Amino acid sequence: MIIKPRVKDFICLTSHPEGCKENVRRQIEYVKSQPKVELGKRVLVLGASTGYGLASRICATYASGASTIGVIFDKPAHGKRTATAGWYNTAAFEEFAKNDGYYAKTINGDAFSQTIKEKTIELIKKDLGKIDMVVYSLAAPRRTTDDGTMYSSVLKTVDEPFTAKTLNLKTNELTEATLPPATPEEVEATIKVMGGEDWADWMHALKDADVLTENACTVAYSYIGSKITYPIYYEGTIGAAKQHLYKTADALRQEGFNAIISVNKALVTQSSSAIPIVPLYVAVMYRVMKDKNVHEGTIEQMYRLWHEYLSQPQPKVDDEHRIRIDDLEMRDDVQNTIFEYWDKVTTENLTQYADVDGYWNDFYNLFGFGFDNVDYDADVNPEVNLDLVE
Ligand SMILES: NC(=O)c1ccc[n+]([C@@H]2O[C@H](COP(=O)([O-])OP(=O)(O)OC[C@H]3O[C@@H](n4cnc5c(N)ncnc54)[C@H](O)[C@@H]3O)[C@@H](O)[C@H]2O)c1
Repeated sequence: MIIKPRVKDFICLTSHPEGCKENVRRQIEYVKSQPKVELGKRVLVLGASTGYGLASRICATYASGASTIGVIFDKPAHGKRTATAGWYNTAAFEEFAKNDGYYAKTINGDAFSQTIKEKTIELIKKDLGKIDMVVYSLAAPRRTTDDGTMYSSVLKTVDEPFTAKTLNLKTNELTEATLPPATPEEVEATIKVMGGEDWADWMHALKDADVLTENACTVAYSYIGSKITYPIYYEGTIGAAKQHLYKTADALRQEGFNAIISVNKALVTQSSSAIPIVPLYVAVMYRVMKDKNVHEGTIEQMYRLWHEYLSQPQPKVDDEHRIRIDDLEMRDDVQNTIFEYWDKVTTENLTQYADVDGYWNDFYNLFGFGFDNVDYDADVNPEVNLDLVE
């Protein structure tokens, strides 16, 4: 089958197995080229197939030589449908890791469920005994709790409607988007999905099953971002969920867990593309950070987290006990230039003030497209075997 990108709104409906493999290979090569990092040797990554979770798994394996168990929620190819990018990424990662002599096993299923928690604990007991580190990197649109209730997260403001410039991803034109405020129920549902409840459930389940080492640490990811995106992110429904995540980290620490939040930089991932206004902010931010030579991608961010923070006995944290690897994005000179460009940018001067090509390049790369050393006219088999834990 010849696989071409089929983009609909903020998602690509197809993924390319060879391109996804190339994406994973490049991330592995980057980490291999960096100094080793002394950190957890048995690592559980929840949400391990794309974005920050995939980069975390690659760092754990290739920077610290860890055995990893990944939990993902992905689909294999079916008829004319390709597999999801996360499926191909995970198959490629496992192939590289195993060829390089590392243990890597993956569970595909709903991480929010008790069944998947139990399955994971069983696998840890059987293969690794205990875990030293848990990475919580789920980004999900919905969550079904064990009593069968389904909660859907929304990307809205919490009080007033908010209007701002946005990039029409179909036409590459600037338009205005108005986001309505969420109802209290929608705020609560978003907290249920993207807040810290499930992170705490995982930590309690792992502790109760006695599969955590004494000094085990756990990290969950967050975003704060620029004043430009505050109404939709920091002060919006997703921000409310992140506040809950911070409270969860505090509560876990009070219970004796070594729990930390890392606030990461905004990047193009399948989740961030879905947030209105954010893609334009990201494109302007890419322009500014690339011009200032301080741009990083997911793998550079995660390697810095491993190398400069998590491996330190007392990692540097902010007043709210969070690691800030969004430090370069939040630098005053970077933010001030972003504000200036944000005011000036229009459809006509878009490429001057926003790195739209960089945005699209990262977007296509997420699905395995746009790599110059992959032959996209070649016939490829979309059915790629992933040796999942049953
Ligand atoms: N992308 C950004 O700009 C950005 C910036 C800072 C922080 N973050 C945070 O990083 C974390 C990860 O986000 P991302 O952007 O890497 O997302 P992503 O969409 O690339 O990855 C999400 C992962 O979660 C998995 N997943 C989703 N639902 C699942 C379920 N029910 N069960 C098991 N696995 C499931 C997916 O398979 C995937 O592996 C989130 O907490 C996000 O808020 C993202």
